[in-house]
Amino acid sequence: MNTTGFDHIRRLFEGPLPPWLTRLARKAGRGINRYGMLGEGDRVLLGISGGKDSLVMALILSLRRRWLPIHYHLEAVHLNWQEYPISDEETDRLAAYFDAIDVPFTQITTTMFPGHYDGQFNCYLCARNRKRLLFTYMKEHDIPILALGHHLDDIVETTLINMAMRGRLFTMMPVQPFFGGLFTLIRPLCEVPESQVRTAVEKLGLPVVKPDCPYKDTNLRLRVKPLVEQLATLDPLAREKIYRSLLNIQPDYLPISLKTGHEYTTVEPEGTDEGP
Ligand SMILES: Nc1ncnc2c1ncn2[C@@H]1O[C@H](COP(=O)(O)OP(=O)(O)OP(=O)(O)O)[C@@H](O)[C@H]1O
Repeated sequence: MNTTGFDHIRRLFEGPLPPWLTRLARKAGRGINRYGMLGEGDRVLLGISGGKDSLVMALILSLRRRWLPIHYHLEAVHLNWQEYPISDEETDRLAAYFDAIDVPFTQITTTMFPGHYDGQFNCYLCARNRKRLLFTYMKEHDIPILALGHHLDDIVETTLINMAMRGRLFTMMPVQPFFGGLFTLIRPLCEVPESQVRTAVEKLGLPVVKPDCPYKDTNLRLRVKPLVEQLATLDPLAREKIYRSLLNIQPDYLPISLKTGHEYTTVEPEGTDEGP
């Protein structure tokens, strides 16, 4: 493994943090604490795509162990899709990065399009397949918590898609139990705006190696992104406010919605992003 190139990352674990990174870590910490994501002795699997979000999530979760009074175990898994594999050099760089942030790293080469999907494929099925593979690893390694790199912008975009295209006030949850609580999915960057994630990647030169997704042009989240940017020109806190609106539901609506149980659509339209 080539262990050179990430000494500047290693040093983050010793000396003082630059102020922009402290701000990012604080924002992540606010979300982590608000939803009680992590506690003493927790064992957490980090889902690593090689993209910017999961690399930054891994850095922040590992860095926070420097000052938190609790201990938790982190390990990372990268599903390397046979159909769009990353190169050996890219794998080496990822492994070197994880070595620098002191998180064990495993790469699993596997298929993105399982045979039982019968040629059918979209973003929703991809996310489901990915979770199935990660849950299998977690079961084998006795790890109950899965951390994914979704950030504030992802949650806001998903909220708007579900409102505008499915008629549902519904989004990705910061903490989401699966199989009656056997596994818990957490999104530690749920309060971190994408702009801060980008800053971290650029300033630290993180080894982003995400293969080109064949569905990226049909990805609804990408198409909603400019709308969110436009809203942010009207109010710079638009993202935070859309996110907060989910915690601030008009109480009069709740009994009505519970009584009617009304839904406009119940099926996942083609190419939707993953639900909550
Ligand atoms: N190949 C993979 N192996 C393991 N985990 C993955 C993989 N692809 C995605 N994930 C996890 O699912 C999250 C959401 O994936 P998505 O494809 O929507 O990427 P994203 O939101 O652009 O994030 P990133 O920048 O980390 O790729 C990622 O942040 C990561 O935690």
